[in-house]
Amino acid sequence: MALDAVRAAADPVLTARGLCVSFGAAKILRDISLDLNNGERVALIGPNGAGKSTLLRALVGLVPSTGRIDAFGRPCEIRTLRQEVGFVFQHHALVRRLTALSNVVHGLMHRPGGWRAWHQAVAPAAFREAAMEALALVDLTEKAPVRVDNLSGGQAQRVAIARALVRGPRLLIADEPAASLDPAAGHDVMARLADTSGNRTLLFTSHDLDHARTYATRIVALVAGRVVFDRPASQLDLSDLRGLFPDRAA
Ligand SMILES: Nc1ncnc2c1ncn2[C@@H]1O[C@H](COP(=O)(O)OP(=O)(O)OP(=O)(O)O)[C@@H](O)[C@H]1O
Repeated sequence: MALDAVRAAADPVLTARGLCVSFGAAKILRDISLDLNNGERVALIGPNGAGKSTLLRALVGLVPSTGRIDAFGRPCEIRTLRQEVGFVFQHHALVRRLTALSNVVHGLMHRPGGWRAWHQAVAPAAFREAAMEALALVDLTEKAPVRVDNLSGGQAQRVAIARALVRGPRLLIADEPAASLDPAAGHDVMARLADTSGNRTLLFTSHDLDHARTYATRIVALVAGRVVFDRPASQLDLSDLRGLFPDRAA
């Protein structure tokens, strides 16, 4: 079956059409069309400044855009996104002086009673249980009572993944989740993201083509704010990468 037919038959999670973003006079994203389908793991690659982070943020309404975005088959609403999307940043954005458990509990602030999610000690028991389950998914149960500033970079990033997972998101978005980690920790974090994404959808940016090929089922490349290719990871070849990363594809 042709790729377009496969996608048409798929269950849409996020659909962008004609998406444009400008900062002042600078056009950053130009007429982006992108479909994310249920269960896909999509790597967004491209050179520095191509607009990858801006695209992730635009897709979840963190930067203003024009064009159309549908989430889960309906016009995008911020409330839906808050409930259904988990976001992992390059620098984990955790509260370093609080424990791993408190940080994961923070992921439930959008829930009813979420004002009590600021600290594990005052959070409802159900929040703490959900946070422990999320920590177990990234194999960090024993680090629950440890302050984030006493964890390694890789462990902290796994806590950030748990904080995103505790929301039970249908879509997990990660912006260079392994960029600040050494190669072994980077592979560990990527493998856990790919594993924990299960049948949810994963969209991540990366400068590491090995990560993109290993952990994504599909690769989308951006150059100067435009999609220049979008194909299954298994079909990526060196000719795709020439021009995109000339120094690496030689
Ligand atoms: N808030 C902002 N205000 C103005 N310009 C911005 C803003 N955010 C990003 N930009 C600009 O948009 C362009 C794309 O940035 P973006 O961070 O999306 O690229 P990227 O592909 O993720 O790059 P990198 O791989 O280096 O992280 C850059 O030129 C950047 O300077």
